Amino acid sequence: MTKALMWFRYDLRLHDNLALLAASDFDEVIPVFIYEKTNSATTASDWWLHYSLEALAESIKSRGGSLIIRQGNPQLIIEELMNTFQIDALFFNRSLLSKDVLLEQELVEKYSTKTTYVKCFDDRLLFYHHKIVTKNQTPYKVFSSYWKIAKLQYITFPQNKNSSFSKDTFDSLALDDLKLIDNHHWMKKFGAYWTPGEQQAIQKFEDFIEQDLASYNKLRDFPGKQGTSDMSPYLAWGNISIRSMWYRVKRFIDEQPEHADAADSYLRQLAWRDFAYEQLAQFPDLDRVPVRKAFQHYPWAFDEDLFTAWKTGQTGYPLVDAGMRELWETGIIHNRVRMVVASFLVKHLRIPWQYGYDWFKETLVDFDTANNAMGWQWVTGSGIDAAPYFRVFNPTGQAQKFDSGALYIKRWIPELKDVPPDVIHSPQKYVAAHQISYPQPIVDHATARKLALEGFEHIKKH
Ligand SMILES: Cc1cc2nc3c(=O)[nH]c(=O)nc-3n(C[C@H](O)[C@H](O)[C@H](O)COP(=O)(O)OP(=O)(O)OC[C@H]3O[C@@H](n4cnc5c(N)ncnc54)[C@H](O)[C@@H]3O)c2cc1C
Repeated sequence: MTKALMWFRYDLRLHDNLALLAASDFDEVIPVFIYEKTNSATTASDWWLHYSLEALAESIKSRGGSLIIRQGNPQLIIEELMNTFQIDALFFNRSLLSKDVLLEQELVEKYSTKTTYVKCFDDRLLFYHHKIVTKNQTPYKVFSSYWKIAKLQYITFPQNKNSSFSKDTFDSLALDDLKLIDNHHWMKKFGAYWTPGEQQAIQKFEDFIEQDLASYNKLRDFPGKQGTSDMSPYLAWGNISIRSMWYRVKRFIDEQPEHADAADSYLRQLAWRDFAYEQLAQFPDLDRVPVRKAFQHYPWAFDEDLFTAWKTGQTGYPLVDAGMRELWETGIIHNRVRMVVASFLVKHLRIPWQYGYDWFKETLVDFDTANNAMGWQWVTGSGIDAAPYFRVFNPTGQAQKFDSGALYIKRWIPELKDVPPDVIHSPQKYVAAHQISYPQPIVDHATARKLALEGFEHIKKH
């Protein structure tokens, strides 16, 4: 009887999971999830993790097994499990996070012996990590050039196999012991908007393909419309296989070639995620340190009150406030609005982007180290393939362009619901005259823009 230990990480699903497929060649698969954090406050992403684990444990149970849940140092816990249950092989998918590289190498070295076998896989992305490089073997710095090559790569076709989960009972924590959710906490509202887990991910993606993919390229920038897939939190914890998404979109193109442009633009967006992980591999402190070092000298001007106004959606700029309130209520912000709120924080308020990164890390259900870090560095202008530093999004102009009917603004700022369309994007005079309880702008756009640009002039000297 051969036994394999399957270590679940950011791949909380049974379908098309490369490590699990390999483990399934063994007579018995023992599944384990190890929660590493021991003392920090719970985040929106933890909420997602809780329900993803619940769903995964249920799926494993329905196949006769039981998911072992542990908390602490993965190396020690794996060692204990390998020894206690006399396991023959260890399988896991790479996390691709800088902090895990050494641990993964050490596990491979330790368990590649005469009696045990270990294998880890690149399962998290579409393209093999580090394989898409320039002619000089250096990583691409510009996404469009990266995508030109990336889209020609072969992507492993999704595969499924039934695993024989071990029927033994193991010592395990109860899911609630991890304290990933807090009943009195703001995250309690998320259940009204989301159902995490593998089955929901597959169904939601299928609905998107059938209902919205054909108009993706036309609607994806309009936050008041249902134009995007909302798959990001499912991808963050691997509730769905990225390869199965890719091949489902390809099938859609075969079946409905008239919508190939829309579908291609969706595949291109998926590849941004790969590009973010390539950047993280190249710059392991992407989440803390600007890639363009000159940005370390930017004259930031942190102000606690302005930061609080931004976090709570009280800046007096309706599109910014709608975005920040959507985040607090649902754990997500539409991509177009993410760019606008992020730009507002770093350029209008001159608050360092790392504060924004940390706030998103705490409040986003789709928090993803690489995507979040790349997003903030892109907006700031400090990243590799970043928005030019002199592009200061005008939050009023962005609202007029992308939420002209103010559907999104009115959804998240109920106090503005009766403001007439001709003034809703600059409502300051109207709200003052009608005594509507909505703040006046906390900074003047023209002045803030001028100060932001002066700050960028300053860093040019470095
Ligand atoms: C400041 C900032 C912070 C961000 N933080 C995160 C984060 O923590 N987690 C996260 O998943 N995304 C992040 N993004 C990227 C993007 O906003 C989200 O991926 C997108 O809004 C998710 O919605 P969706 O699934 O409906 O996207 P869709 O438009 O349906 O796209 C499908 C998938 O493609 C990927 N994708 C799309 N756009 C991007 C992008 N610009 N960068 C990387 N991947 C992309 C995502 O996996 C997404 O789920 C951030 C963007 C910015 C500007």
